[in-house]
Amino acid sequence: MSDHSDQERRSPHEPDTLPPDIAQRARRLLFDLARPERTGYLVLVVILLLFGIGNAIGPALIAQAMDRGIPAAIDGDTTALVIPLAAFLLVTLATGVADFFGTRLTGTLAQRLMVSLRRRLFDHVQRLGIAYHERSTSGRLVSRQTSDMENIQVFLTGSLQETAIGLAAMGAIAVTLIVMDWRMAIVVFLGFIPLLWVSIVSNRAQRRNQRRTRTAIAKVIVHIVETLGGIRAVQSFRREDVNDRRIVEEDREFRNATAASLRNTAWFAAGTRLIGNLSMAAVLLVGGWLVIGDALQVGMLTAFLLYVRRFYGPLDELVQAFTMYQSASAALEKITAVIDAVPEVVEPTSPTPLPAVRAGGRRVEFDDVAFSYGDGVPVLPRFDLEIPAGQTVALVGMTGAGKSTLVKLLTRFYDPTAGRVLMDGVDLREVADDDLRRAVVMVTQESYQFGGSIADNIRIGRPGATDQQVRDAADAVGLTPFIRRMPDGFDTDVRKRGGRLSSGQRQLVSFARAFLADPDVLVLDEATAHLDIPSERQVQEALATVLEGRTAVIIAHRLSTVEIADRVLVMDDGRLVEDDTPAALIASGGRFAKLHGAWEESRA
Ligand SMILES: Nc1ncnc2c1ncn2[C@@H]1O[C@H](COP(=O)(O)OP(=O)(O)OP(=O)(O)O)[C@@H](O)[C@H]1O
Repeated sequence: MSDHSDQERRSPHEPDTLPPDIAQRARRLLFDLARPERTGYLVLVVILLLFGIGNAIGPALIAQAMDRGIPAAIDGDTTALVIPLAAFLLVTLATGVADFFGTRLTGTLAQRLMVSLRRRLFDHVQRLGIAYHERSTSGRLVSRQTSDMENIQVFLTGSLQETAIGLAAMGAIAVTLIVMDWRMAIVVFLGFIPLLWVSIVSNRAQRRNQRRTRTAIAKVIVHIVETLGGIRAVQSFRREDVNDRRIVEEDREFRNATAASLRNTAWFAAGTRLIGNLSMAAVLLVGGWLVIGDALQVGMLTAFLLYVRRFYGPLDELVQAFTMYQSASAALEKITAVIDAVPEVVEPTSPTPLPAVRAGGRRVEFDDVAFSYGDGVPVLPRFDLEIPAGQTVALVGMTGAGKSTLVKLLTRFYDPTAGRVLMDGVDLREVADDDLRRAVVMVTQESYQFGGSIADNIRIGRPGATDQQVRDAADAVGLTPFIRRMPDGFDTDVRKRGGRLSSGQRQLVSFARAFLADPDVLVLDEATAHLDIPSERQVQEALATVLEGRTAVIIAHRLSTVEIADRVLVMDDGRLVEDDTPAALIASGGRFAKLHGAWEESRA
């Protein structure tokens, strides 16, 4: 457990550094994902064994046909020739069938493994705490789910079957060689020593190369995702050329890493082929010598030559598969690091139910709370705060004062470093996630719109809501007149990021969503965008409707919002420096009064 949180703390800050035991963790993950399909894997092993045996029997039958069948046939007895030949045909046919079913089954198992891995990763990424997402770039997570996934897919569906079949054939042939003639077997296996050496050296280098390649391509993807995500800023500040130069750099690193990997593959391929051919020559030399000395028959020598071919033959494919395997395992390691990360905010195992809500929302308390982000710098020094049920509190203060941090504790995106946040007396750490999400809803600044219709976007507030309830919510916040003017009314597609909606309309959709969700506590990070006067009035009216009958904390950027609050909290450098009704604070002539004065002036 502490192991896991270590991992989460480490990975976002040093995203390219993986823990030393990552290879074992990746293997454990793979076994875990494969477990439900164990019968399939067992059948596959049997098929592969049959395939291997088929491969091993073939040359032995040929030896028999040559050494016994042909001399017997010359003497007039063809049976000794026909039987091994018929058996050879049968074995070839059976091997073909095993090959077919093996390939199909490997493909199916690989696809299922991919689907479970993808699902596990996506599910996990969604559930990882806001803390993780705030530290990790989304590009990196996109790269885990695209290019890394693809690498695993390429290996599993393309090369795994070659590898399995190749290894099965090699294993069965090795056993047969020993049984048939141990002297010749030793000659064949001698080639194994340099082969093992080449494999180990190349494996180490390739592992490094592939990790480097995965990191390099992740950087390219991060850059692309960032550029597209901030395309408006990119174009406004003419960042195109800078971005071009950066991507050229990143591509160069990717190219160098790939080139190193290719060099290694070439070296490994040439080495293994050379060893295969030398083994063939050695078998011919020793075998020929034994044949001359009458210690071996020509048929057996032919069989041995065929075995060497069949033994070293799959190596070509294994070399290819080996590179893909290295690439896939580097990708799997990166994915494992994400899947192994444990959210810092954990759901309680035996949650405390919240008491029944009274009309007017819930009481919120910050009891001796202090908070710092992972870096340990205190953002909120110890403080106490009580918000009675039904109160609307406006949080104001300079940028960086800690307003968003305070509401992140209330929504339990983070847990306080010290003290407790309570809702109707229950520590938020004791509340089940579902109860908490039902009780507290946060409307964010960006008023994020998902793909789909306007109705879909409102319904996010309460997924089971009827069309009538969705329409009522839109009515309540004054959104209906806008929707009527849209081409398909409630069914209008909001397109990417609400491209068809103005910022004011997006806020109203968010309000409708919150209205439909009907939380006990509403947290609102008000958009800073300046709205024109009619829109501002509209948003203000909608806000008043949404706030009714619940507790609310609003990060207020607009004077009009502060005016409808029951209470204003002024924050400065993480501290609550003023706390009273708007009127009292204006009268006291403190910070808020100054801020208010400046607002008034800007409106004049
Ligand atoms: N995820 C984070 N990790 C580390 N530090 C953070 C993180 N988020 C905010 N901070 C720091 O915490 C302090 C308070 O930030 P916060 O976002 O709460 O301020 P704010 O009052 O909401 O500002 P604004 O009005 O500009 O949104 C700032 O110094 C900020 O740099």
